[in-house]
Amino acid sequence: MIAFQVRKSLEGPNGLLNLDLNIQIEAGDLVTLYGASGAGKTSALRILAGLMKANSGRIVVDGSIWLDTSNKIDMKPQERQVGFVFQDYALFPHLTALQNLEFASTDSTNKSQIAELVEIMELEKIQNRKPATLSGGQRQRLALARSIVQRPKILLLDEPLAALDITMRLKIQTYLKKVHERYNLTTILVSHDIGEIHKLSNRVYVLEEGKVVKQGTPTEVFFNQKLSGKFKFKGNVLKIEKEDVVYVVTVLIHNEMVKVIAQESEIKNLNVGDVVLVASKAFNPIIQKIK
Ligand SMILES: Nc1ncnc2c1ncn2[C@@H]1O[C@H](COP(=O)(O)OP(=O)(O)OP(=O)(O)O)[C@@H](O)[C@H]1O
Repeated sequence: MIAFQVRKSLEGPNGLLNLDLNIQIEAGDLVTLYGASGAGKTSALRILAGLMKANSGRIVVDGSIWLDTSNKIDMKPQERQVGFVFQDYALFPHLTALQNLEFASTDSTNKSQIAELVEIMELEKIQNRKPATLSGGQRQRLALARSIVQRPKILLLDEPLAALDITMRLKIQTYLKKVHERYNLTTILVSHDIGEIHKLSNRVYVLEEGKVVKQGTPTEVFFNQKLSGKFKFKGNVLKIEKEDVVYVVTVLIHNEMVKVIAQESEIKNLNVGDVVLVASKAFNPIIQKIK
């Protein structure tokens, strides 16, 4: 179990931002931090990994104290068993993709796991290349593979799949879920993708201005949300396709085709030809039938 109670003053988008979190995460959970840009999600992960100092707080992981500011305990980042994938990947530039994985692996028995990850993340063709020569998506997949090879206690994923196309994203989500279960990881994901959150996580914390304003299962948090947002367009449904556990609805808005990820509950009464409202909720387009 992770007991995470921290305070940190940050420079928020609108002045001082007081990050103030008190979260308990059960071992084996896969939880998501969700919220607008600048809400403090990345900072929370960085404090947990020991890469950012909290002003005050206490972090206890499986009974071991990682941080206790009142007793001046602050475990070094390298001693915290954390695997992380941040937006900047942090790969070793002088090592090839394969060497990056080998370097991160904890023991020699990991050879078959490396081979498995290379195959699943589709890194075969680029395994002998260095990070600078890879595309953003390839670097992201490599960074994700590397974090898993480290066999961490806690896996921290800061929008790890954001740069990938939908097919690769769905494939890696499935694999991530499998890896999370197989290695009994506790995973904290930052994601704006509601489909991804539904698929992967069992609990969601919604952050606003550094504080948790809502928490629950993905269904509790995202169901029955009132439509609000920066854009709202009417369109016609052209196609509804099943992609793994979510649906992709193609909507014609004026002369543009827009693809919207939807849950089974959202497409239940939806048919090709229906007029729908496509609106933004946080960063995600969502869809609602009008007639
Ligand atoms: N070391 C720091 N000191 C002070 N303020 C910081 C520091 N690092 C980040 N911030 C600020 O804290 C705020 C929260 O940043 P953070 O990256 O945690 O947000 P986020 O919710 O992850 O956003 P995004 O979704 O855009 O990644 C931002 O306004 C950022 O500029």
